[in-house]
Amino acid sequence: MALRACLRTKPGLTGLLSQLSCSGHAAARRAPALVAQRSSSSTSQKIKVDFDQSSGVAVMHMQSPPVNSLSLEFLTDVCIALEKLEMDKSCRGLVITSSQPKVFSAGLDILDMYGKSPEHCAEFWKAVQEMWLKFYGSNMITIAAVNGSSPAGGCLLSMTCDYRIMADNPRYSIGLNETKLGIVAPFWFKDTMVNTVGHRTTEMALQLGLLYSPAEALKIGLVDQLVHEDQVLTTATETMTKWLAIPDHARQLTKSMMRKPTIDKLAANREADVNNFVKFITKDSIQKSLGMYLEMLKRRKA
Ligand SMILES: CCC/C=C/C(=O)SCCNC(=O)CCNC(=O)[C@H](O)C(C)(C)COP(=O)([O-])OP(=O)([O-])OC[C@H]1O[C@@H](n2cnc3c(N)ncnc32)[C@H](O)[C@@H]1OP(=O)([O-])[O-]
Repeated sequence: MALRACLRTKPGLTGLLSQLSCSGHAAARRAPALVAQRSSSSTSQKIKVDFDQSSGVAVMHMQSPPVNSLSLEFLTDVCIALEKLEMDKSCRGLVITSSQPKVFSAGLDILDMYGKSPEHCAEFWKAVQEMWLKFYGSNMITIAAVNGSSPAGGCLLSMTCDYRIMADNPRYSIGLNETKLGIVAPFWFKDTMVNTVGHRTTEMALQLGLLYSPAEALKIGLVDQLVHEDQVLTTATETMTKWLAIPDHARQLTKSMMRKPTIDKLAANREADVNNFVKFITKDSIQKSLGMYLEMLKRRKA
């Protein structure tokens, strides 16, 4: 199969190593533009993408009030926006950030997992998988500009990126706190965290459902850099320049080499993972825990 055809059918890192075997050489070029992306700004209701053609860098602003919770609809928008950028060979880097004050993302939308039919839960979980596969397997340089709290799925989203810059504000927190809700982070959440901070730290963090302050997150390597709140986005853009200086093919293949085994593990088990999730999340005891957690969120607000 010609390299271009490989790229067209398999954008993202998942297909990158296999492109090598099918092309016979290491010219890992970006996918051709299937979707013309010549405008400098595009907006869905919940996502705004600013693309600077001169630098080849796009900034994706999450703007789903109040807390950028990752609902089925929002995840779909995020995936469509990412796919468009991935297909545009002139886009080499992506910064993801939040337009909501104080919050990067509150994680998966609990309302998509609470009191919903098994069919809805399955659709929702497929969208969560899709988001993770697309971000973790992106060919682009991805930087998370974490300008607020980022629990659970929000932390996962930031961990899919190549680099994380967080606002140095002790009121913010980041981590995989699923056990605190009485639920369990699936194996690919766990794998992503292990790949980021190591096995022992992940084991403790997951069991205790730890949410880290920015300073603690920096100490364990969950984020790479802390800056003043006002500097998160500009620092992300500056950092991007350093990453852009590396030849794409070498960086992409290296990223793929590091991430492919983790990606393949979910890609080969998607259906079983959906079934597991649905079976787990629809249990009475788990629904009860989620209901209590939602109540707690509301009480805390009052
Ligand atoms: C196997 C499954 C794996 C699961 C992975 C996950 O990600 S599980 C997810 C684990 N995620 C968490 O544990 C994070 C839970 N959230 C938080 O800790 C805080 O909201 C915050 C720190 C993100 C922001 O604090 P803040 O003071 O700026 O904001 P606030 O607290 O005042 O909330 C405003 C409104 O948003 C609502 N709402 C919030 N989050 C969610 C949500 N995920 N979903 C839906 N709704 C959510 C909240 O109820 C309130 O609604 P109301 O009363 O207006 O109708």
